[in-house]
Parts: sequence; structure tokens; C-alpha cells
Amino acid sequence: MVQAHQSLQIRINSLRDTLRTGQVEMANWRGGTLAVSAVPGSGKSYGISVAAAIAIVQRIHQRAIPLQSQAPPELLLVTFTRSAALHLKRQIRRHLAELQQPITGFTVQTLHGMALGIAAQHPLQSGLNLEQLTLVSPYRSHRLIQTVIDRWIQAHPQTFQDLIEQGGWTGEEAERLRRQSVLRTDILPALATLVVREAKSSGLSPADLMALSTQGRENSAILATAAALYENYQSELLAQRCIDYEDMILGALRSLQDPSVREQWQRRIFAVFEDEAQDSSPLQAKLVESLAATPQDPQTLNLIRVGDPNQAINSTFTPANPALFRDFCHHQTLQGKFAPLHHAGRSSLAIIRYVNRYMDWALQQSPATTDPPFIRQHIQPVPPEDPQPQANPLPIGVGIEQYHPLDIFQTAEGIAQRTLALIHDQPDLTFAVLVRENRQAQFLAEVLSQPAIYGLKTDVTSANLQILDAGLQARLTTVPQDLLTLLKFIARPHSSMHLNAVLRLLSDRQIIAPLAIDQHSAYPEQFLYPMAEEDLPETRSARSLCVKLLRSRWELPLYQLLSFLGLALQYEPEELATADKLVQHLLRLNQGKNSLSQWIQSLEELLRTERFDGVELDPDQQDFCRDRQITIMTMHKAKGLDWDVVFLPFLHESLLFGPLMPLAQARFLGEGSLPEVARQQLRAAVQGQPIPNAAAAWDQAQQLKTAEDYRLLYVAMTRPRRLLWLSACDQAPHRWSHYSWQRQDPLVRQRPCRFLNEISPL
Ligand SMILES: Nc1ncnc2c1ncn2[C@@H]1O[C@H](COP(=O)(O)OP(=O)(O)OP(=O)(O)O)[C@@H](O)[C@H]1O
Repeated sequence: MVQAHQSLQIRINSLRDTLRTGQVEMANWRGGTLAVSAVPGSGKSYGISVAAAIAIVQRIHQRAIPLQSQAPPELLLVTFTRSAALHLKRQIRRHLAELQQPITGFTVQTLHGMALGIAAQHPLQSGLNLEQLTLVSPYRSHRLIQTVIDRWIQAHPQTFQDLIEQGGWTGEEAERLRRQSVLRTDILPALATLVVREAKSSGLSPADLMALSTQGRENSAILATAAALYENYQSELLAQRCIDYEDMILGALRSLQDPSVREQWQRRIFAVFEDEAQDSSPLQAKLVESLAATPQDPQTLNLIRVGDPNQAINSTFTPANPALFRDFCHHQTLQGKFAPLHHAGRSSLAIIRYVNRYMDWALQQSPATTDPPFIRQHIQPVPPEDPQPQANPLPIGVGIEQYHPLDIFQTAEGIAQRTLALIHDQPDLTFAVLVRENRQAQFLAEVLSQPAIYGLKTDVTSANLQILDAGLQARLTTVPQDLLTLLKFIARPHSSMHLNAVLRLLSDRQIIAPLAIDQHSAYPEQFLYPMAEEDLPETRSARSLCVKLLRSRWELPLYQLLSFLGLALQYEPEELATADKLVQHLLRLNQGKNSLSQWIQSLEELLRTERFDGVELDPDQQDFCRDRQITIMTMHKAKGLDWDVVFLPFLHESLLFGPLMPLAQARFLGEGSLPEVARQQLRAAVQGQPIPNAAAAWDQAQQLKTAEDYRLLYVAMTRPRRLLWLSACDQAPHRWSHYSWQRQDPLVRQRPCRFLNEISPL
């Protein structure tokens, strides 16, 4: 027994020896609170997984006599995304195996997953019976939001009229109609979604928000409107038997207010380790703290929070509030429970130096009056005796390469050429291209996969390199449109318009070979049922597929038809899962009225009014980092990952550090964007500060955006191990969201980001 214990201790010590200074503090944690603020690549996730394995094992061995009737308490680890949770779980399993211990004693959850679990287990206390409720994530054009707005307009005709008549109102009827429409379809929905989410995730009820706006405070008129919208929103959710993500967290918190439920959970969990803590919202932070409290004393927390304030990149479009983690670090520092991790072994020295210079440059750009984008925490290379194998690897070349191609196609060519040259000498290098917008990823994926069509001389696929477009999710939203196109054709095959659309879809997806679509679709009967089979082989095979589609209508029940159509479109697994999700959605929507025409009508309605979120199969971080692959993804998605070579193309000032663009049609409402202004005012009110006027609030929103842009690029620049490739081409789309490369839309001159000229790469 003693011997077994000793050998376990030896194994623990040797695992602990693989840690660096700040990480050791995590592994030595025995209870209470600890804040870990760490630079990119310093091993936050690695440290947390080793510390978790050690804490689990020690907990098991501390409890010499197990409590009968109760499951032993577990360590709860929370992180932000499902893929990060999966990665963390794997790492902990690996370390427990190294310690020769059973793989139990912990759970890894996302914050939402954890909240859902708690709320679902206690429907009485949470007030959420999840079997009867639908989880929604309402966006601006969601039907629910439109109902909220319409009800508000009906109830507040005078306020609506006042908004219409703002700024240079001349009383013209056409102008009144225009303003009405902008308010109804753009401004008020944006105000409702942005401010409601912010208020809700700060723990404010509609009544709280109303109280904040009416206590004789200046500049709060728009908050009163937001409060009324919030109230409508809540009653609409109730009426439609829906909940949103914030409701899940609120439901979990309500459950934990019940002393017996709280005690049950606190006994189940002996401590909480939170990764990516800079991304938590106030409600999420509260939930984590409730679970980390000891049953005996709610003030005593067993909690490690790990994060990097310099990688906070979600605060402009989610209610994440990085100030919470900064405050936590500050408090822990005062109590001597703060462990900074300054040393990082991921990147070569040249990259580290460049990134530190970039941080200094960004700090210089920010006016002294504003919240700086970074805490000045330079990355330092690890000392020579560091345990990480190949820490701070040698750079490829000088480690930083900068290019100025002519246009976006030459950029793609440059990426392809450099990749081939590198892979020729070192076949197992890993590559990623990180971009600001999904549309850029789609462009590069398409152009690199079909170089001949776009005039590229270099074909990376010829060297057996895969191209992985991680932004596929964004395009899963085309699934409803694809299926609608097929259903319309099946319902009315004699319509040349429907046949034309189907042939285009099949040809775009490269399921049929190119053929004279317009000519064939002009006479559908002739194409589908020719008197004599004298056509070319590609026409014959396209016809045979179309006839098969038509037959499926008679051979399959409606609910199987969509899955079959998905297979006919050669959908990827995520797309097929999305088609299945769509079937469930349509079945629910059309209870009892399942006919082809009804489904077509519902799909049309869905496309007009709602965004349909695709199903992302459990993403696996390893899939993104394989060799013989070029992974293309957004900078946001790249957080937490690394590759040998990272390409950062399209570094244009307007795209990366450009100002927030208020809607041109909404100028009559004054400077800036009303929803952003309201959100800043709300943040000030929640923090007990005076509510800024519209101009000051807009200014703050701008600064917040620029600061987050600086951090986003910092996250991207800290992903490579050995080569950071940067480029800004001369000619690029004016706006990527409107740009079509298939149509060969014109490009315009774009200015490179200033830091490219102002920071020396050497
Ligand atoms: N003590 C260590 N021993 C061995 N390898 C380590 C150690 N610490 C970190 N690493 C390795 O360093 C790399 C970066 O670590 P990790 O992903 O945990 O960093 P991170 O701080 O979470 O990064 P980021 O914040 O940039 O996402 C990983 O490959 C990890 O395995």
C-alpha cells in the first residue's frame, strides 16, 4: 500500500517536472482561488490539463474512506467551445493514463452545456421544462424579433413617430415610408438583439433596465425603448415556448438558488478550473463561482481561472466582458494568488520579437484616454532547460515574410507557390491560412482547389495536399436553398425556370459535367423525355439524375425525401446532418400538414425570415492541424491552435482596423449607430457610471472595436511556430461580402495595414 502510494507520488512528481514555473503553481494548487494570466503559446491548456490530472488523483487518494451512498466529487473543467472541451478531455485522459490511474473523477463542459445540464435536471427550480421548449438564437430578421418590433410599434406610436422625425425631417411621404422601413427592419431589430442580450447576460430583467433608464438619468431615452423591447421579447419567448442561450444560464442560476440543489451540486464538484476565462459574460462568471463555492461557505471558492486578457476577441459581438477576468487577476494578485505565465515555447524567436513589437505599436496607436487594447505582457522565449520538446524552434528563413502582391489572385498564387516550395524540403510541415472573413476563406479554398479556372499557375493539389475550408459551417446555411431548388423542380418539372435552377445547382456542385444549361432547360419535356437518345454522354447522365430525382417523389415519404436529395447532392456529413435537422424543423412547423407544396411554402418562408443554422459535427482540433493539408479558417476560429507556417493574406487597413460603419440609410438618427450607442450606454449604467451621451458612447464603441481588432490580429500572429507570412495586395474587393470572383467583379485599390510598413520584420 505504502509502496503503491510512493510510486504514484514519483509518477506525479515526474509529470510535474514537465511543467514550467507558472504551470507548476497550477499543479501545486490544493484549494482556494488562483488566477493564471498567460501569454499565447505559454501552455495554459497544457498546464491546466496536467494540474487537473494531479488534482483528480490527489483528491481520490485523500479520501481514504469513501462516502457511502454518494458519488465521489468530481473536478469540473469549463471552456468556451466544444472543440476546446474535447481537446482538454483528451489531454487529461492522457495524463491520468501516464499516472496509471482510472480515467474518472472529472467532467469537461462548455459553459452552455453545463448550464443546460443543471437547468434540465431541475425543471421545477429552473422553470425550464426543456422537453417542451425550443432553444432559439434570435437574430435580426428572426420572426420572433419582427413580432417584438411590430408589437412595440403598435404600443408606442408616438415614440416611433419621434424616431422617424429626427434630424432634418421635411414631412415628405416617401421619406417617411423609407425611414419607417429602415427602423422596422434594421435599426429596431438590431437594438433589440444587441441590447437585450447584453442586459440579460448582465443579469438585468426588463424591469431593471427600465429602472436604469428612468431614474432621472440623462441620455437614457434609448435605453427606455430598449427596456420596452426587452419586455416584449420576454413575453414573446414565453408565448412561443422558446428559450435563448441566456435563459439557460439564468435557469441554471435559478436552480442553484435553491439551497438543496446548490448543496447537491457543490458536493458533486470539488473544484472548478475555467479555461479561456477572458471570454466569460457576467452571468457565466456568476455560474462558475456558484459551482466553485464550498457547501459550508459560499464565500470560499475552489476555483482556478486561466486566461489571456490580450486574446479577448469576443466582446464586440457577444456579451463577453474581459474586464471580469482582469478584475479577478487584480484581486488575486493582492492576495498572492496570481501566477503569470510569460514564457512561451510555441514560436521561434523571430516571430516572438515581431509580435512583441506589434503589441508596442498597437499600444502607441491608442489614445491615452481609452482602455488600452493590451496589458503590456511581452512574450518571452522559454529558458534552455525548458521541458517542452523543440521549444522555440528555429525559424524557416528569417521567420517573417512580407509580400505585396498585385491582387487577390496573385495572393493565392503566392500562397500556393510558397507552400509547394516548403513542402518540397520538409514534407511534414503544417500550414494554415487565416483570414478576417468567411468569404475570403471561401475564395481561397475555391481558387486554390481549381487553379486552372482562375488562371493560377500553381496547383497545390498536385502535390497531394488537401485543402480544408474550416468555414464550411457558414455555408451550411445554403442547405435549405439547395433543397428548395430541388423540391420546386420535383413539384413542377415542366417549368423551365426550375429545371434551369436544378441543372445550375448540380453543375456548380460539380455533380454533373458542364453542359448547355440554357438550351436544355428551355424545353424541359424534351430534355427529360427525349424521343431519341442521341445526346452527348454528359447530357444523358444529367438527364438520368434528374429523372431519378423526379421518381424519388413517388417512392419516398416526404421526411426521407430531403435526406435522399442531400445524398444526390453528394453532401458532406455536416451538410447531411443539417438536412436532417431541417426535416425535423419542417415536421415540427407543419404538424399534420405534410405535403410537398406545404414544405415548399415553409422553406420559402424560412429563407425569407430566418437564418437556419447548420449542424457542425463535433469539430476536432486535430483535424485542423494535420500535415499535407492547408487549413483555411477565420482568425477567430484559430484561437487555441497552432501550425508550423501561417499565412495572413489581405491585411488591409479598411478591413482590419476600419471604423464601425453605421447604416447610411439611418443617418437621420444622428451620428453613429443607435444599437451600438445604446449598448455602450447600458454598459456604463451597469457599471454604475454616468450614462454617456450618444456622441461619447459612439466614440467608445469605435474604440472598443479597434482594440478588439488589434487583439484579433495578435491572436492570428501568435499561431505560427516557424514562419509568419504576411501580405496585403494592391487590388482587392471593395467589400468582400458583396464580391463574386465567379462573376469577376472589379477590384479596387486597398491600403495595406500601417503596421506592415511601421514594424521591422527583422
Ligand atoms: N510544460 C510543457 N511541456 C511540454 N510541452 C508543453 C508544455 N507547455 C506547453 N507545451 C506545448 O506548447 C504548445 C502550446 O501550449 P498550449 O496550447 O497549452 O498553449 P496556450 O497557452 O493554451 O496557447 P494559446 O493561448 O495561444 O492558445 C502545445 O504544443 C503544448 O503541448
